[in-house]
Amino acid sequence: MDAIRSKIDAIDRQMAALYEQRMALVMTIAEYKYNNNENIFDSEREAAVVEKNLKFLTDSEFENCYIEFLHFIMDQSKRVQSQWIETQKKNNESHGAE
Ligand SMILES: C=C(O[C@@H]1C=C(C(=O)O)C=C[C@H]1O)C(=O)O
Repeated sequence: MDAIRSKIDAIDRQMAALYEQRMALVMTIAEYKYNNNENIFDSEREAAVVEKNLKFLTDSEFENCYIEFLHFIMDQSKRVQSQWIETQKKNNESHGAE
């Protein structure tokens, strides 16, 4: 079991790095949306993300779980974008009042 868990650890390690990279890109998108007054939620893009990534699965056993996983990380990304944008707005308000 240890050997298998080592493999899981190695995958988790890669996923942590990828997760961080994804979130960093998501934050640059937040900045763009804030500057251009765009909505955080983009349903067409989310549908495309699910559709294109499902094609990378080699069997359908985990398809539903994977769809949930994608929605979960996209929900997280919307949450952090929203938090970041709210912080910008608050900072702007407080500077504007000076
Ligand atoms: C990151 C974005 O914002 C949201 C989050 C997405 C994601 O995490 O992939 C996709 C679409 C948006 O609902 C984006 O618009 O690309």
